[in-house]
Amino acid sequence: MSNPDLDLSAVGLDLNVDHIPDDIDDLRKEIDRLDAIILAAVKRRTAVSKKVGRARMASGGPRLVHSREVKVLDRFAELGQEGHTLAMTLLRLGRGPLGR
Ligand SMILES: O=C(O)C(=O)C[C@]1(C(=O)O)C=C[C@@H](O)C=C1
Repeated sequence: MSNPDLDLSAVGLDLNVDHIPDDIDDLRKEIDRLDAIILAAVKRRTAVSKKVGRARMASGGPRLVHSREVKVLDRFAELGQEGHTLAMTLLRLGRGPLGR
């Protein structure tokens, strides 16, 4: 399920790719563009997640919050087992070295 409050129309993430020509170079260019967006988003998510963790621990809270992690896993559930693996990877990146 996607987030209805999030307007991604300017970013070009339409699921319909019919308008992209069946040209391998064009298609690979779009993959390269998407990978750059995904990498930037993952890096920013990691930075924010680490910051939340630091703020929570500084106020005496736990290092991990199970209920929040379940929400993240649920968000990616539509992608099946690979979605679970992806969500776990995101959570691990946010936990940093202490979580390994
Ligand atoms: O939401 C939080 O409280 C976070 O610390 C962020 C986050 C996450 O990366 O989504 C990271 C660790 C917690 O166990 C739960 C979730």
